[in-house]
Amino acid sequence: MELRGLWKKFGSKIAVAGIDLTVPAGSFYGLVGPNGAGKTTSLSMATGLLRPDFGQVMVLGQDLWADPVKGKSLLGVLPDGVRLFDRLTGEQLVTYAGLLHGLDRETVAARATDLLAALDLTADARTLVVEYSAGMTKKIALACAIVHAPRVLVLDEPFEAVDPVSAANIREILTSYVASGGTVIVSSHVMDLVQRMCDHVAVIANGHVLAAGTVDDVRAGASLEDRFVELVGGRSTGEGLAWLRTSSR
Ligand SMILES: Nc1ncnc2c1ncn2[C@@H]1O[C@H](COP(=O)(O)OP(=O)(O)OP(=O)(O)O)[C@@H](O)[C@H]1O
Repeated sequence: MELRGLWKKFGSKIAVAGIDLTVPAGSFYGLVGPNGAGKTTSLSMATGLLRPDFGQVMVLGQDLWADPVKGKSLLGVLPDGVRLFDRLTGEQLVTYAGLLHGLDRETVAARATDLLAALDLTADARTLVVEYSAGMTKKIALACAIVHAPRVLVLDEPFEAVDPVSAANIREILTSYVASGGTVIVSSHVMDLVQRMCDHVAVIANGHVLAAGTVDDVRAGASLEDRFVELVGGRSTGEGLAWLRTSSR
């Protein structure tokens, strides 16, 4: 996937200021940046959910915005702040996503069973999604994103609210997907996870790419977390919050 000169303005706020990124096929690509950096806006433009003001998105050689239906068929997307048809059960929702992508009923049923088991949701397969916890909702949305076995997966904070065992299962699913030739782009705030899981990373802040490349090149001998803080800055000591210190009462 290639993002070329992507721009997005909301009113007078420039959310994404000309981002260029090349995500090699078969890579596990992490996108990191402080709150408000422009990660979700960039990923929304990269997946056909938000039209860029300027710029181009190429998915496996296809211009996504020139032919969104074709481009989107190559993608699996876990958007931020997922809005789901939550009056369906988990099983129905995954089935619906699979049918929408043109899979036949038999294939969808088999894959839904596999996904629910892999994500530890079998016991809640017949529970309405509206009754799911935040982590369960994240997992069922992930199942919907991968049920059609897309060539490229774009996941906005897939580990947020997910318990450690499920997170390890998801990591394993994604790692073997990449090993079999799939491409994953994932945004996360957990530097340690990105360092261990991804082979490439881009650090973005204020709508700009500050550094991008292989994880080893970007972290340059330091931990990704230290490198992130060095690139992005903004550490505060909390010294200003004198009123919060109980000892000063
Ligand atoms: N719909 C919108 N209307 C107005 N401003 C927006 C909108 N969406 C995003 N922004 C602004 O664009 C900037 C980038 O937001 P974005 O959600 O892309 O950041 P992010 O890197 O995903 O942040 P976080 O890590 O907190 O999820 C922020 O300043 C945000 O306030």
